[in-house]
Amino acid sequence: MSQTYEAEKQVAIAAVRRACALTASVFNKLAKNETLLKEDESPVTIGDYSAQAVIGTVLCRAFPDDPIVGEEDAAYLRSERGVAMRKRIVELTNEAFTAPLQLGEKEWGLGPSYAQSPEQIMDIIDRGSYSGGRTGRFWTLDPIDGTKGFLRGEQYAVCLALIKDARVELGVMGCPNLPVDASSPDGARGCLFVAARGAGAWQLPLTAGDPGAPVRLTIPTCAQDALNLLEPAEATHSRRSFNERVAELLGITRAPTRMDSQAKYCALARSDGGVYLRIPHDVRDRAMIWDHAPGSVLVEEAGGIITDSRGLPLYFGLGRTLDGNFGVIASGKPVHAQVLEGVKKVMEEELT
Ligand SMILES: Nc1ncnc2c1ncn2[C@@H]1O[C@H](COP(=O)(O)O)[C@@H](OP(=O)(O)O)[C@H]1O
Ligand SMILES: [Mg+2]
Ligand SMILES: [Mg+2]
Ligand SMILES: [Mg+2]
Repeated sequence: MSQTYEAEKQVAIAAVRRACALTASVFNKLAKNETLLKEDESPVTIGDYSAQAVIGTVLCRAFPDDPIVGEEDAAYLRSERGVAMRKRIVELTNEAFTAPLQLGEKEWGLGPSYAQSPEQIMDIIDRGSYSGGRTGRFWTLDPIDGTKGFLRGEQYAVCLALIKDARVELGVMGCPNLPVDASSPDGARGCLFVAARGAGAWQLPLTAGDPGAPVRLTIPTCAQDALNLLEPAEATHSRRSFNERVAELLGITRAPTRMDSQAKYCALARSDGGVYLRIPHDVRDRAMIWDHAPGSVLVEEAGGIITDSRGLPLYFGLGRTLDGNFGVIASGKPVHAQVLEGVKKVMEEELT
């Protein structure tokens, strides 16, 4: 019998919910000097660092032996220039544990009186430095996926996944700015998505205790009409002209939905869009495991298929990157073969 990972699921949900409360409140008071550009010119904020510390703390208490492949590291914060940001991150991380305890947290010794020193918090952030690999069990964490969307007040996702022997077993994503119901875009916002291998894909309220029963998500297995493409909000993150040509070949007339982060996988799982198609600009644009691990299990558990642009399954056992893959095609089953064919055709056209 396959393992159900029930304890891991509850811990991951509690950790992601707590980190989402933090990022949502940080957004309203974020100062200019609380964001910096990393070496690759991508932004990182006190929200990213604090969310990594909060989730790292919860995981470390509940599963002390589990390594973490996390996006952020504390090198800048440990430097002289990072002093002000470090101070703020320490405050935010410790404050995050003054909120009422969630399921199971008391047993792990977390609570209002729980506070860590700056050094402990830097060490927790750096627990994310694990190299990953083909065997064993580890978590992968993207504390804010879609930092650019977060900074614009648009979509972002707090993303956590459990990987065992290169297979994603569990994925939890919190999307504080995502409408609960896509047909009411101005209605309530904030959703949690949870998928455990063999146990389905689910949407839950983002805040524990909020009304609303879990909803099971399934991508229709019949051919869907009026499909549209989901693609990154940032033009530099994928090739829009490539997507346009694929849409043309498939007869897709609806405009694409552009959205930051793995919220695209969540939208696909609940059929807010038909196909997530991501073709990088360059083979050197590396995809990281934390950018796709929880989204991939969510799509598969909702009955969809996810491959790269050549039709290969995403392989999470090569370390921190998805270097064995190029791009992403995720959709419902009947559509996937058509999209893959379209993608191959456009690639051939580009060579001639
Ligand atoms: N110039 C670039 N080209 C391609 N991907 C990029 C990029 N800059 C950042 N990314 C990746 O795209 C992710 C956001 O996903 P999306 O493009 O679907 O919104 C980023 O995650 P972070 O925001 O966690 O850094 C980052 O890993
Ligand atoms: Mg980033
Ligand atoms: Mg990311
Ligand atoms: Mg990130």
